[in-house]
Amino acid sequence: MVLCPVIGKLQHKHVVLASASPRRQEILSNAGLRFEVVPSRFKEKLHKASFATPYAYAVETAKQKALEVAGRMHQKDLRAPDVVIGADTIVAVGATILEKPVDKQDAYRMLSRLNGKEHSVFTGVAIVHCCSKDGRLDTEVSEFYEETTVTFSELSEELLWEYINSGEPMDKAGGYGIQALGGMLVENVHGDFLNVVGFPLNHFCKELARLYYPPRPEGLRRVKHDSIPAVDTFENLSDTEGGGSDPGPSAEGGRGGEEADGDRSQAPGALDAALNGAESRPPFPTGLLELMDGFKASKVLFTACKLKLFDVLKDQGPLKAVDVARKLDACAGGTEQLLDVCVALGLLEKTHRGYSNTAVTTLHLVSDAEHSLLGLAEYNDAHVWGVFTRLGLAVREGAGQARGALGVTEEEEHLSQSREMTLQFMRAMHSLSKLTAHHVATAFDLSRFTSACDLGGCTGILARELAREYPHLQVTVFDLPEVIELSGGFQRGGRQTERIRFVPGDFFKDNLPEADLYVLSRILQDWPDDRLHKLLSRISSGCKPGGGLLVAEAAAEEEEGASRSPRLRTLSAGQPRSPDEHRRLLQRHGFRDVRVARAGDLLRVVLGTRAAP
Ligand SMILES: Cc1cn([C@H]2C[C@H](O)[C@@H](COP(=O)(O)OP(=O)(O)OP(=O)(O)O)O2)c(=O)[nH]c1=O
Repeated sequence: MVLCPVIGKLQHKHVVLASASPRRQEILSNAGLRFEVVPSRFKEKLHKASFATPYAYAVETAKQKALEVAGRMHQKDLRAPDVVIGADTIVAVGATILEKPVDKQDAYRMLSRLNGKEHSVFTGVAIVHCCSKDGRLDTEVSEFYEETTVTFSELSEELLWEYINSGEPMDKAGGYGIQALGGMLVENVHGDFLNVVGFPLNHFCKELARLYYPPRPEGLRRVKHDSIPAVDTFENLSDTEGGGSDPGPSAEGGRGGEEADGDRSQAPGALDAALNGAESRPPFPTGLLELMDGFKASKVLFTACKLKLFDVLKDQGPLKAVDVARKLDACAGGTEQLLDVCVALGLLEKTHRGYSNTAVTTLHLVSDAEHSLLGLAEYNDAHVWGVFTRLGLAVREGAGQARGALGVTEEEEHLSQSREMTLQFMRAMHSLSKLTAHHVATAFDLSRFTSACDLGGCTGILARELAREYPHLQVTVFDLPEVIELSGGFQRGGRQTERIRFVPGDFFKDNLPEADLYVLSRILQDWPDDRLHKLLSRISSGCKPGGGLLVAEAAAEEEEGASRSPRLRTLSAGQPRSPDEHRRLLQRHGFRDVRVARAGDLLRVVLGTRAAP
């Protein structure tokens, strides 16, 4: 399934599920995996006492089930499938392992042991990569286990027998099926519900991510920028689960690692080559493929934002997919798919109770969150998305033509004058400024200034931060009349402080308000050179000697710690300037003692002092 990149890693492989369990088949096919079912003939007869822990037993049984199928298929066709998946679920009460009951009495014995108590359900999983070489079968085993704790209510004899007589316990570990009638026996579940049903899907996906996401070459680092959010989920998964560096099957870093075998010394990549039987084959282009899918991830994010999915989950989550669909007034199937992709992208969490927001989502994608980036998402979806569809044209016509190609079209120019578009733009700037304003305001000590004017100050976020940091500073927000008119809607509880005033005007035409310090935050880069020099010379003539000019711009990517987003912005705006270029620019307009500092991940701040003319 294209929408689920980790499962998609198995898309073009011949995958075999070595299990007769209908539950496992259902879980995996629901996750979009395509596979053949070949039930294992391995008899579950390993000597339990020889295992240090119950889960070690489950892992070994899972491995033997998968290896039996791989061996049998290879023997039959002299060809093995690419991947064989084996699993074994057991119930453990302390050190005692309960498998499937052999008869009703056995089921009664098991259920009585579980009655009114907590127990663990372990599923061991083995992912066996196979390769036929010179008629010989080579295998690499990756294995792990998942534990879920389940508590039974106090149940009467009568109820237990009624349950046993239903026939349900017989093909299930511990003698119950939590997903059906057995659910009535259960008071509490802690951990992955699907693990109890027979397959820990979440851990399986993490294991796949660990196996299939090697570090990408330097030149293909993930791109992070404002308009196409990075798909961090799978990087995170691989990072956290195993350092993200080893596509091989070592279980180190994951639970059950101590049970893993196989040659751990095998170098990353060597495994792939061996498995593919082609040492000369190039490394798998994971980074490239992720880039190709990047736009899909962005669109998923934008769509979820537009549907207000994160607001619904914030107020009412965790929710099941059907309930989310009802609240969004959307189709249940489509909603579930969207929810699952959001889980894969790290935007949501999924447990047996349903879907809920992650910490980052709660902080940044909920409408009323202090640091909500919803406005930015909305603007990127409604405007920047369309702009980037004209990238080819922009490249052909050259950067100078960017206003027509990667900039605004006539239709958009017209639209941009609309109130809705202005509001959309303001919401985006408001979102972003909330992230950056504090860094800009504190990059230098500005306490020597008594008045500041934020040119193009939009909704006044930076002004508010300046006023907060410098108790004696009077701040003017200067922006186009249509922006100032709408800015009131962004002020929570009035205009925050009496030291801030909003003045309408055009900084290319109107007199600039008087101030000791002029501020240009994320303004210069949007203008072609002639306009930029015009603006700077207007500021320079308005600025008294000793006054200051503070410029905040996107930091160039080459700088240590800088975000990569400015590099992408160059396609729709100018090239980010280096610190030296900034210095020269301010000096050219009569500012001296130009100092440069970093302001957070995104911006660089430059402060110059107006020299006497
Ligand atoms: C505890 C519990 C187990 N089970 C099932 C999952 C497994 O199918 C079964 C445990 O037996 P397993 O031996 O793990 O699996 P299986 O015999 O069904 O299939 P195969 O050996 O071919 O892989 O118990 C439930 O369906 N619900 C439950 O609540």
